Amino acid sequence: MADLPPNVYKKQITNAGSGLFASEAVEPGKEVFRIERPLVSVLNQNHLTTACANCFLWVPENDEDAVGGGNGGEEPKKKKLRACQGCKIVRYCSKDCQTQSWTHSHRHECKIFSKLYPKVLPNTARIVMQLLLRQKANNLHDSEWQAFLALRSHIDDFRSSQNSNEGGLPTWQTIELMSQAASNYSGSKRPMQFIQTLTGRVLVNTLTLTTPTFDPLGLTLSPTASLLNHSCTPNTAITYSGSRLTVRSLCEIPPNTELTISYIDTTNATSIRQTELQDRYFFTCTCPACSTNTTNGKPDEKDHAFEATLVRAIELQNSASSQRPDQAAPLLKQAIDLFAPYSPHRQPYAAILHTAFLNAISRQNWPAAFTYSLRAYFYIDAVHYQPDWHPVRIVRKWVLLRLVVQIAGLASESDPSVEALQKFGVDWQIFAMSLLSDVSEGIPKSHGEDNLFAKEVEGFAGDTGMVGRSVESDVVESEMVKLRRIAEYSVKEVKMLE
Ligand SMILES: C[S@@+](CC[C@H](N)C(=O)[O-])C[C@H]1O[C@@H](n2cnc3c(N)ncnc32)[C@H](O)[C@@H]1O
Repeated sequence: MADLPPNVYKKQITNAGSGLFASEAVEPGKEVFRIERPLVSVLNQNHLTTACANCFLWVPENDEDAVGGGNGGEEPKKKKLRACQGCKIVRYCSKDCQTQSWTHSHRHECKIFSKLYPKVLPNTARIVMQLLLRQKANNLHDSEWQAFLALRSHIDDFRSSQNSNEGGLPTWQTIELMSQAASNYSGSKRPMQFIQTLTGRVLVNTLTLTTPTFDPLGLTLSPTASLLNHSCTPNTAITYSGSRLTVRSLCEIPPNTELTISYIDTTNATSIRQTELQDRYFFTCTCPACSTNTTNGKPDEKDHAFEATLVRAIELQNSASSQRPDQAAPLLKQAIDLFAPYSPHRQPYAAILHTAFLNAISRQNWPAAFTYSLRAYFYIDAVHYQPDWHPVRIVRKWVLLRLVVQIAGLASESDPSVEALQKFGVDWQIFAMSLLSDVSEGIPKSHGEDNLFAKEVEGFAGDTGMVGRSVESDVVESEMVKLRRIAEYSVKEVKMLE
């Protein structure tokens, strides 16, 4: 077995295979364990040119891609990535990263990537191929390999699955194609059946590799973290800092409690969550939320009028996705307006709002971006991301803070692009300081003080001169009244902001 961290143990659970349990009590917002370098991590194809293939420092190609704030620590624009001269596929931010990656895995793949250039294998095939090559070359700890082989592959479920690969669901054909590619390019003599079980295991057990601020970068596989089973009300969450994966508690965890994470977007209603878990992971979730048909503490409501609204909104969102940003904006706004009679925490409102926010950022329409972002801040995040230092909530406050700073700068120059917001009389400095204080106070629990994101926030506070400045709560409250007015700005009037 891979050596487990000292404060957790593995145990069999009826109908769920193995799981990880806390051997001692864990307080809220504490690190449960960390994996410095998971067994395999690969970048998505679109990030092979924008992130270091060793430390995963992200160097966004343009500012809109960096709304999540990048990596923390390093100023992304100052770093340059250099392509490996052998394969020209992977890139590195430093010589050290290149050397580490070479020793860890790249020496086995470089020639293969080079032969394929400029084509790149899908990331699942790249993971399986890397495992086969490293195993053959004795460059895998046997304990990690055995721990990986002990995980569920759901190979029979894949074989009999009715999934169609529309929407990116893995199918039996996916297993066959990925396994064939991994086998051919690695030159492995292992039987195809064995390689197919490896592929099934990779599909069921990989986690999304992200920046510290949750921008997806690729896939990661750690046989220890993969032991964490799912709950729609999880007691832990995973964050990354470079290649390091950390599992932190979201609440008080008594000793001998199973540790859980969420595999899916838990803001969706129970029926959607259940379908996704069944289709991707082949199990029926019986967590407290699923058993009571609730979504983050709110009962799932069923009504025909909402269903019709939902269908229309998805249609609008789909047609927006094939348009230029300026043409997509009114369609997205129309979709958002359809939900005016309903509680804002019900999906797909939050998802469409986020798409409209990204669209507004890409058009540099700061008033629209700010309005959408504020609505999420007041009416959505507090429902879906509890406690108030939940890592996703902290990152979203950070994104809002960066937007506020941008608006404050433009407002100080009386820039016409923010004129529509100025009439609300918000003191941008006060809102920025209040957000910064929430983010700075939340990070030790949400991400941990040694996460690169914590360093980025610290640097930002220093650069903007906001270090250690606090604001009286009644002053913040009076700003909140104005801000709520912007967030609640009547649907018709928002036209003006668009
Ligand atoms: C990442 S693995 C977790 C480790 C797994 N239990 C094992 O023993 O290999 C994911 C698989 O674990 C099982 N699983 C995870 N969460 C579950 C849950 N809440 N209820 C039932 N099965 C679950 C499913 O079979 C799922 O495909």
